[in-house]
This record gives sequence, C-alpha cells and structure tokens, in this order.
Amino acid sequence: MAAAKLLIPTLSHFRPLTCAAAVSASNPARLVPRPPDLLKWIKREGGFVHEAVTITQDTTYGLGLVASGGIPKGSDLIVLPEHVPLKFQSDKDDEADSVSLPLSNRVPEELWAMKLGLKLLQERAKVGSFWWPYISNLPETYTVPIFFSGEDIKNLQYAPLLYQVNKRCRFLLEFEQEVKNVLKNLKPSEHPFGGQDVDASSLGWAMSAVSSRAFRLYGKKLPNGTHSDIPMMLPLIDMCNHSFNPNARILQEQDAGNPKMLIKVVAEREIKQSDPLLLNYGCLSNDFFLLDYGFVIPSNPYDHIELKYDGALMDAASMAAGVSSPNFSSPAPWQQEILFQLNLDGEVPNLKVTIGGPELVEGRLLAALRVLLSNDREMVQSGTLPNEDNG
Ligand SMILES: C[S@@+](CC[C@H](N)C(=O)[O-])C[C@H]1O[C@@H](n2cnc3c(N)ncnc32)[C@H](O)[C@@H]1O
Repeated sequence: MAAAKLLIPTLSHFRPLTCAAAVSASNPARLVPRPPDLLKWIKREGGFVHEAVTITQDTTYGLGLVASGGIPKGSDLIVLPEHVPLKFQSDKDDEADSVSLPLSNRVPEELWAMKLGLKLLQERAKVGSFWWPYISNLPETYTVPIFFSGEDIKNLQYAPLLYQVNKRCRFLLEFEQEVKNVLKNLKPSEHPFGGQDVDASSLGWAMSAVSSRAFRLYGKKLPNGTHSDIPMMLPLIDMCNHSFNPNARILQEQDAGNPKMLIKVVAEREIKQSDPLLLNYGCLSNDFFLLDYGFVIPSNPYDHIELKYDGALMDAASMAAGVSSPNFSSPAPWQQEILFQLNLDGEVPNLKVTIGGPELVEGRLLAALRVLLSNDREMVQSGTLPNEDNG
C-alpha cells in the first residue's frame, strides 16, 4: 500500500503505454482520439508547411498528405527545423537516458528500429514531452507480421520471411525480460518509462512505429568531414505514403551561415489539386515492405524470392513444366566442374539463389541452367563461361 502511494504521484507525470481500441487496417486509430494539429505545431516550431498541403483521412493507406491546390515543381512542401525530428540522442535528453542508452546497446544493430523505439516509448510515457503533439498523432496499432496471429504467420509460407518474423518475435520476448530486469530496482526518478511496465507488446508497438515511419538521413558531421547516417522520425513528413513513382522527395539543406540542418520535402514535379503527396520509401522487395511497413506492393518490380539451388527440385519443376528429360540432379562431370566454378557445387557451396527483382534470374543460376540444358560441352567451353557479370 505504501509503495502504491509512493508510485501514484510519479505515475501521474507519465502517460500509459498501453491503449485499447477497435482498429481498421486502413484507418488505424491514433494514440488519442483528437490529437493536436500537427501542421500548426510544425509552424509554431519555426517550420514551414506549403498552404496547399493538408492531411487527409480517407486514403486506403490510412492517413496521408494531399494537395488542396496546384503546386509548381520544385516548391518546398514541408521544412522541418533541426530540433523537430525525433532521433536517438537529441539536445533534449535527460537523466533517464542513462538507463535507456545501456538498454539500447543490448539491441542488435540490425534491429535499429528498436533502439530508436526505446526513445519513442520514453517520450510517449513522459507528460510534457516536446514530441507529444507528434506522438499523439501516431497510429495505435500496426499491421506488421509480428502482430499477426500464429495461424496467419504460418500462412506466410515463405521460409526467409518466416525466419525474420520469428526472429523479431523471439527478440521482443527476450528483450521484455531484459528490460524488466534492468528496470525493477530503479528509483522512480531514474525510471525511463515513469515506473510503468514495458512488455513485448509495447516494445513491438515502438519498433513498428519506427520501422514503418523513420527515414535514415545524414546525422551530425564527423571529424573526417563525412556525415553519419542515422534514423529519424520526421513529424508530418512521415504522413506521406509510398510510391515507386513519387511526386515528392526529401532533401537536407544547410541554411547559409547556420550550422543547423533543415529537412525538406520538395515537389519533384508539378502537383495537381487532390493529388496525394507520395515519397519513395526505397526500392524494396515485398518481404521488407511487409516486415517493416506492414504492406506489400502488387507486382513489385523489386520483389524477389530466395531459393536453395537443388538439382532434384529443378528436375521436378522442369518435369511439371514439360521440359523433356531434365538431368539437373545428375550433371556430367564437365557440367559439375562448371557448377563448382559457380560455387553451386563443392564442399562449401553457396546454394542461395534469387529469382525476381531487376535482374530477374540471378546470374549464377542462369549460367547453371544454360550449362545444364546444353549437351554441347565444346560450345560451352569455347565460349566465355557465363558468370554473375556477363549473365
Ligand atoms: C510513413 S507511414 C505513412 C502515413 C500513414 N498512412 C498513416 O496513417 O500515418 C507508412 C504507413 O502508411 C501505409 N502505407 C504507405 N504507403 C502505402 C502503400 N503504397 N500501400 C499500402 N500502405 C501504405 C502503411 O501502413 C505504412 O506502414
């Protein structure tokens, strides 16, 4: 009881990390029912929003930005001052970071979204956070596979994707325990989440918010003159949905005589009234889009699948396709020698090959198919051995 009394005033300075609300995939609820006006907040903080840029509710992709009037090519659409993006370490960091920094060091580099996610979770818990006008506008739930039911995860049916989803789920469950252990003996003033419980679900929320919305941009200037590349959450800019044929792009610009870096979105081409403002999130395959963003692109030109090179499987596939007398599983010695050179045979072969994407069929696989479908050793050996470069 005494402990509860002590905790109450501390907790009243923090916002809860869990919410419950009905969700629709295309229009997920935001963290609070009527969040502050993001456009006004950006302008109040010294940023710029083009007068024809508005937030729209009714896209099939959730919220999005749309042009309420024509915008000429090259116009600035949004400009964020340097203090507005949410980065892992910012000028506004406080003592609770002495806990969240070591916690973030326990996150593997490839799960960088969780590192920035810890910072996001910390700011979400803090009443009076500078970023609350932004955070309160974030979706309450995400459609990424770590939140799929067990049955839906199984139905993904693609081993490399299943592997990644399982890895992320396992990480979140283990990390939940690590976080609990680190937090259990902290004084309320040192607690980065205001004394609140952090579980796999709130960690997953934060990781997905970052993976689906953060952009990797130039960070601080390094002593050697180059810039580090760091993930940042870009308020308002991250309301732009994705297209491989975007009409806007992100620029970083330094104002004359000012060391601070501005982050801008500019019109790539003329934008007509009612056009959505679209950015290219990257030339990514559907695996990446699904894992990090929770959507896939139909007929994605960058999509590819990974296969294990397997002669018996290729025999079965070619019989199903009606190719006469396939002998992928029993190559002649001269064919085997070439497979060896292509690193598809031998003691430690690299059997992972890809189909799809701009290359369509990975060069090594194409070369192997040509060699194995040829009966003419002389012809193959007199020509250049097809390889990854010359296909
Ligand atoms: C950076 S946010 C964009 C703003 C978001 N629509 C919102 O409601 O806040 C990225 C998310 O928007 C949605 N999205 C963006 N582009 C999409 C697209 N081309 N197809 C389907 N969903 C998309 C996905 O839910 C994705 O995770």
